[in-house]
Amino acid sequence: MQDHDGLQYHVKVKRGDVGRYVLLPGDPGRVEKIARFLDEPCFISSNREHTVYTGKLNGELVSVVSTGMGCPSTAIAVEELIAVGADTFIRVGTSGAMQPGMQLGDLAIVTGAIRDEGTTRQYLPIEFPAVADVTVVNALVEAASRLGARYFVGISHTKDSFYGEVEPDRMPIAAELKARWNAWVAGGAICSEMEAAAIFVLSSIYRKRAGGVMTVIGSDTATLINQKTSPDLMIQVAVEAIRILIESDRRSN
Ligand SMILES: O=P(O)(O)O[C@H]1O[C@H](CO)[C@@H](O)[C@H]1O
Ligand SMILES: O=c1cc[nH]c(=O)[nH]1
Repeated sequence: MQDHDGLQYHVKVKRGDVGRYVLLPGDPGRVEKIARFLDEPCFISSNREHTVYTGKLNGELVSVVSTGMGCPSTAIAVEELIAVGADTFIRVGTSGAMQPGMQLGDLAIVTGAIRDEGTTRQYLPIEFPAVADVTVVNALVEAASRLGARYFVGISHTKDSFYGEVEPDRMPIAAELKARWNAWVAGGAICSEMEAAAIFVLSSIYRKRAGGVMTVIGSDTATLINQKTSPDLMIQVAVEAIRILIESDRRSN
């Protein structure tokens, strides 16, 4: 949906402002930091939770766009980015650890997401899985291996309530929240965050590609407050994965 200036209504971009490859952090404050990893980064727009920079990798336009926290604003960003030509998305964010053996700073490369949120139910019935694109997942795994990162590959838990995850005992439905969390862990989920399901479901509907890499920073209040992880390795892995995809897309065109 365009405004009177021909810009997308929320993200404030038009065709040509963004590349087909887009990195999607939640936090607007992380956009400029990620853009510094691109060649010739330029500020494009900032409106509400959406900040946009565009630069280049291997000569190809690549953008960084913040989604804000949660699936509602993420779905808006993905809709509007697709409307102006984006077709490949990598979420770069923070997440809570869900499996034993995970250490703070480890990377979670996600293959799919549990749809424990409301937004994607307004697109498709809950039986439809939120699944990442296999070429994007493979590029992230290859990038993480090249850069020597410690990483896990698996399913993310996408939820609406941050505090329902990190302080479940405060909630009137604490027993239900904890039982469901234990079920996700038993099923093998590796990390918990708030946006991947929307990115994956919308990418399926519109036949686009998406994946995600997230730094694990803890999943309880005390650990989160004290953690001192850096996002740099995650950003480098995401950038290297985009380079891998650009080269493979060029070979197949
Ligand atoms: O670090 P980002 O990308 O914002 O991701 C995580 O951090 C926020 C919660 O603190 C949520 O958006 C969650 O998904
Ligand atoms: O535990 C965490 C950490 C970051 N983001 C989340 O949503 N949960």
